Amino acid sequence: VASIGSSFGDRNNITAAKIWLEEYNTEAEKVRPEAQEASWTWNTNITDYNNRLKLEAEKKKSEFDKRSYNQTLNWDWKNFTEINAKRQFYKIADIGESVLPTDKFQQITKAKSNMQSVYSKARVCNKPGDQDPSKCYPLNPTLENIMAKSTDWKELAWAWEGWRNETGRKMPDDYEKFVELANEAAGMNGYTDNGDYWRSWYETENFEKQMEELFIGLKDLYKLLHAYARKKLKERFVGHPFPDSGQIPAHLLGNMWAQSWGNLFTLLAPYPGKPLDVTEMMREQNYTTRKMFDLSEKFFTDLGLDPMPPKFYNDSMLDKPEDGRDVVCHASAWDFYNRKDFRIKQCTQVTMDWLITTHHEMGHVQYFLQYKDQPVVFRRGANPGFHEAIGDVLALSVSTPKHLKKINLLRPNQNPDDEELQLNFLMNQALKKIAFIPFGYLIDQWRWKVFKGETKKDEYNEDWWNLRCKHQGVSPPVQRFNTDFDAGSKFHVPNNTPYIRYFVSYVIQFQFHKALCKEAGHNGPLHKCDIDQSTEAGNKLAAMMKLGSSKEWPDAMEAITGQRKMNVSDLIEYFAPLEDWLKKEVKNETLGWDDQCGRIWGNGMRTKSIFIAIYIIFH
Ligand SMILES: CC(=O)N[C@@H](CC(=O)O)C(=O)NC[C@H](CC1(C(=O)N[C@@H](Cc2ccc(O)cc2)C(=O)O)CCCC1)C(=O)O
Ligand SMILES: [Zn+2]
Repeated sequence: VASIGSSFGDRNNITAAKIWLEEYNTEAEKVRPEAQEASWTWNTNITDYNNRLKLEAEKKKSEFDKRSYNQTLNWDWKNFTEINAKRQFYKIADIGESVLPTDKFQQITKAKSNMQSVYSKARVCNKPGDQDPSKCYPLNPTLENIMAKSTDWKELAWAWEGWRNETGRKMPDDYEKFVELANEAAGMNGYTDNGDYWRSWYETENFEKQMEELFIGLKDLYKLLHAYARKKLKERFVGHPFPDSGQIPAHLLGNMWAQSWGNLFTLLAPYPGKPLDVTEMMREQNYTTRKMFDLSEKFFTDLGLDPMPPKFYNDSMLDKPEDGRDVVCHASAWDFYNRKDFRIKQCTQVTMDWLITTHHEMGHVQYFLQYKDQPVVFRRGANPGFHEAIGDVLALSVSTPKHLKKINLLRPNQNPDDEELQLNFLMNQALKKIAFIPFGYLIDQWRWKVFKGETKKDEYNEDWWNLRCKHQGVSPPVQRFNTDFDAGSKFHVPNNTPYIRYFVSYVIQFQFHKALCKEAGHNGPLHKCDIDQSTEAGNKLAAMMKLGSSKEWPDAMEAITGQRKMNVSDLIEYFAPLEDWLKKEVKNETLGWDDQCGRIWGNGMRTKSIFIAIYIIFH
């Protein structure tokens, strides 16, 4: 292959270049599936043996990437006039961490594997009230269920602190090593640091500024929901200390990271007498995991989108294995880049949340299917936020009372057009979509500063809580120290998965929803729209997905919405009826909170050893 370039000698011979691109794709469709298969094997059976195979396959892929990069140097591709070929070369040359020399590449993959293994194997023991203190519990399903259902402050604090002790606290050294090597790779690829590299995928001038403007546009809505939740939680936990600086203790919001407050629905529903208890309905109807996937797949195919390939159900891992092996339970969707193998791995539970997650993962696979005939390097989202939005857009229709009625997941005596039920539905949506906004924003605000070198290892935790206290308005329920590393307790940090993509997705999914609802001929409030069975809407979505990352994302945005910018106006329109209701509910509340968490909470950033030293001296 290398000979093609040099034999023509002409660095601008586009015909020869295209032949080389074909060769690249053929080889990439062999190398990438092998790497994915090895990664899949480890993710579905975490053993040292499988880890070695995974590292070996990643090494082989990185060598292929290095070779390919070197061959791109045979061409003056930056001056090609054919945009498609030029864009393929640009992406082939962008090899990320593979640019590192083999020994450093092994080090960074080792550091990442260590952290992923710690996170996936973590268990928490000494549960309050347990006879046997050596009994230990995993995040999925036990700790997640406690965070979702418990109203016992102590039990919630045990799960919250225990999870952070068993994950983040064990990672700072590996994380520091990862940051150092990721930055070195980014530098070798011409970026200022790894955050600069990650942001480059959006191909957007002053991307950080744009994200900040979107976030500012949503702050008032978040403050209303925060004030309402704080008011009701103070009633539920009367007598327990809420910081006078206005934050909500982070373990009370129904989720290990306070990123989604949907589990507080029974506490926060405007009309508690009109529940949306889809989980109970699913259980009463003996829903299985497979039935959840069939339901989701039917929504896609009724829009005229593609069904799952036959192999999909055989090869996927849709339930947590019961043979005791360690797996990465965190849900994920896999493209094997051979146009044949597509899988989902998740530890499904029969709940409404998991029905939504199933649509989210199926959205990824639908995107894989729609762009599978693109050149390998174009088999990605228009930008990473697009990939995160597909499943959620469909879920916006599936979640409506109207659709739930259609699929018999609304109580028979409930009328989907009942305005009080509709307000309960909007609250339920707000507890997932509005509550998420600051969290989706702050994770990469923290990481970008770490990659810039503005946050050193001994400031990791202080800077994390500065952002959590300032942007999310939550505070730690127990004292935090620099020896803690709470960012590491969130999957995406040890797993090195960028996160701003979810913030982008939560904004653009409402733009897509608005546009597809119009296409589907919907009239009336946006939150009542269900695009189910609209092949017009399906065709628009498919046309956008088929582009993959072959065009810059404003072209893809235009293909659906007719305009080229991200904006929050459709999200705000969707929640308008609830915003009015919230304003009345919190009119006697102080909206917002101090930038810093109160003195009692989170300011004790001294290392634990000083405390222990003082204790020893005075006793
Ligand atoms: C091989 C590979 O890694 N593939 C990628 C896909 C790709 O890049 O092709 C992938 O599968 N990533 C996993 C990740 C899983 C989930 C997640 O992490 N979600 C965020 C935020 C959120 C939460 C609720 C929600 O409704 C939407 C987003 C969180 O849980 O914090 C967990 C359940 C939902 C999505 C995902 O699917 O995005
Ligand atoms: Zn996703």
